[in-house]
Amino acid sequence: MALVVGITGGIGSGKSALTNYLEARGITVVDADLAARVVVEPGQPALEAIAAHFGRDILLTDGGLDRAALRKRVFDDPGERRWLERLTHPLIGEEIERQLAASTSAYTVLSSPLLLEGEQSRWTDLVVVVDVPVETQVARTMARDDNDEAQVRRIIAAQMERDQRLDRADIIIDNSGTLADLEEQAAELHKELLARAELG
Ligand SMILES: CC(C)(COP(=O)(O)OP(=O)(O)OC[C@H]1O[C@@H](n2cnc3c(N)ncnc32)[C@H](O)[C@@H]1O)[C@@H](O)C(=O)NCCC(=O)NCCS
Ligand SMILES: Nc1ncnc2c1ncn2[C@@H]1O[C@H](COP(=O)(O)OP(=O)(O)OP(=O)(O)O)[C@@H](O)[C@H]1O
Repeated sequence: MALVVGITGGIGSGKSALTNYLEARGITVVDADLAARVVVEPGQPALEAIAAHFGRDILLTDGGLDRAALRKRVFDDPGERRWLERLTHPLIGEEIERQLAASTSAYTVLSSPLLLEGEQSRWTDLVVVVDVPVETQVARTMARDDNDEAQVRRIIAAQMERDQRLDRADIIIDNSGTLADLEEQAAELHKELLARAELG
């Protein structure tokens, strides 16, 4: 397969803001969070397993997953989070592999908050980390989502520490500035990745 670039960063670091830029330039972006939604769609065995484990209250009236309710359950209880991960991560991995194999763009991006926590980096040739201070992660996530501060901090606590993640980076994108600053770095990154893809 052609060059696969992993993009990671904690919750609210700006992965989607970066990958939107690359996607708009024709690059296929495989998004682990979106793959995670596919595997629990109504009709999927994983959704049945979740309802059997957490109780049918975890479903909305239309039969879909109540994501806000499950978010609360799993980030309040690491044991329940691990149970959910053991169920879904292998399925998410299969979905990611399927999407990577279908890509025909000059290079392909795998964007995942958990790229370095598990085994997802085995699919990538290099790792780009989108980095912001934890306080910025908290502020931007709260502004975007219906999450209180304690919940956001619990999610951050379930992820790799900032320094550890930075240690694993081949390229670091500093997203502590404005969206215009990010766009400038995205343009540079795109140029660099096209050049690397060409070198094969
Ligand atoms: C708990 C769920 C239902 C909450 O859904 P919700 O729509 O509120 O959030 P969404 O899926 O968009 O995730 C938002 C962010 O939470 C963080 N996050 C999600 N799952 C995890 C996890 N297992 N560990 C650490 N952080 C996580 C990520 O930064 C992610 O970008 C959902 O996150 C889930 O199914 N998680 C388990 C699958 C998983 O690990 N996904 C991460 C990508 S592999
Ligand atoms: N440089 C920036 N300045 C101001 N706001 C920003 C900047 N970068 C991103 N944002 C905003 O911060 C929020 C989080 O960014 P984004 O959704 O791209 O993060 P993410 O890493 O994809 O998060 P998640 O892991 O939760 O999917 C979004 O509302 C986004 O528009």
